[in-house]
Amino acid sequence: MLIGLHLGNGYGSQPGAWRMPGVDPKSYTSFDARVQQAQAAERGKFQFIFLPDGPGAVLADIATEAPAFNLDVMMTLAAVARETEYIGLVATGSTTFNEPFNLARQFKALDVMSHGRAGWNAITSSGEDVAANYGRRIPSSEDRYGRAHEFIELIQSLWGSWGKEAWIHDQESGQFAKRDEILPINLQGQYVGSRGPLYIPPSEQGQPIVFHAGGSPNAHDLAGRFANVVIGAAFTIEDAKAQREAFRASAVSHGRNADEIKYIPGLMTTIAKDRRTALDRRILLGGDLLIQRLGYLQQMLGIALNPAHIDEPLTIAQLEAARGSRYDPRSANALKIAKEGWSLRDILAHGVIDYHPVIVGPGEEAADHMQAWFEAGAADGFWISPDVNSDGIDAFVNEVVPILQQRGLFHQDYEGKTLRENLGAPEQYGIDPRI
Ligand SMILES: Cc1cc2nc3c(=O)[nH]c(=O)nc-3n(C[C@H](O)[C@H](O)[C@H](O)COP(=O)(O)O)c2cc1C
Repeated sequence: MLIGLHLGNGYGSQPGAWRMPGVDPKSYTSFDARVQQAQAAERGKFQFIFLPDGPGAVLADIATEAPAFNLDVMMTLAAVARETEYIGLVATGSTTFNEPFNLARQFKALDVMSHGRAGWNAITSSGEDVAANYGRRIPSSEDRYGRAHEFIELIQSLWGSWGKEAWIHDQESGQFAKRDEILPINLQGQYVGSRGPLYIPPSEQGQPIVFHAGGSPNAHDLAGRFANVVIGAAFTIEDAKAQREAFRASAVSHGRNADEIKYIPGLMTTIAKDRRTALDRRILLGGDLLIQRLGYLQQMLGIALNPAHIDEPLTIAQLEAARGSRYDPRSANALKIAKEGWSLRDILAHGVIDYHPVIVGPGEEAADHMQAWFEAGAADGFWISPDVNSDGIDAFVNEVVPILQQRGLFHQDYEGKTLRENLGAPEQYGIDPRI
């Protein structure tokens, strides 16, 4: 089983994380804090840390909320690379709002700096608020994905433009490199082009690993062609299974082995000694925001909910009338929790309106969830979003990882020092020869 850590803005996945007691409210700008968080994940043998990006932060209610993303993903990973030894370093880089030569250079430099631990999450960007940072609009899906295909092909060509054995650096003979093994690529497509070469020798893993995040048919096709890992989002085993199968089938249609692509859905965690303690932590974290979500819970359950009864369970009549919304895949879980007799506040504190499945309870519950999905063929691993990073990463490492290890589901130690070794990804240098 593969495990990644989501390092967004650094505070944690919950909007209230920056205000939690014990959290340094200024740690948004602290590279030391990011390093410590990555080191905590490395102690737990996580295969990688994952940094989403817009690029740049999308608009948040800055009066009360921290921006969702990191100051700068590449700078952060450079800092982390110097203070860690094994953990993979994966950053999101947009194929729409970058030039391939710039990204090729940055990611390969990171790969060399980290001795073969870099991964590039190649996404096309989809928000108009991101496009506005570049004075542009989001292009059509056809143009975004057309450019993405050319972009990745070109980046991999640049990565391979410095031949594997080209660097001689022989002081005696005075030969620095083999000129005929470091060649321009001279690629010009409809969207992007580059002469090259890129003057960076291979890292210990050759070149960075391509990740992708998304779930549309275009995403299946792009990832099936290029990616070794897909960062996904699914609320049910059935959905995750279907997603995983779609990516595997796409890989096969591109002449690859299905096992070369790993599907990794998200999991959010609030780990505590028991459910009540975990719920109380979520209530403290949620603050007023929790109650504001009552309106949304009404829609999910199809019944009226009265804020005056926030600390009472649903009545029998309400439960009989409740119907999970067909339009929200989270509704069935919300209804199940309501039927267990929790108060409205507690139902919300279970994270029933969050972006991924949420574990609010002891480590064993997280391990059970991960085991069930993994054994059902719904996931090759998970990317974990702790509620609050400052103690939530340690809670996962101390309370969940040992259970997974005891059950033989998660490795006891790193297989090697490169991301490729730790993901079990095949050797690759330059563009995939099967393309
Ligand atoms: C789990 C997950 C993570 C994602 N992370 C990012 C991200 O970091 N940055 C980004 O711009 N888009 C991200 N996306 C959005 C996708 O790249 C994609 O643009 C979106 O799903 C819309 O699909 P489409 O582009 O095929 O229309 C993510 C999507 C998913 C499902």
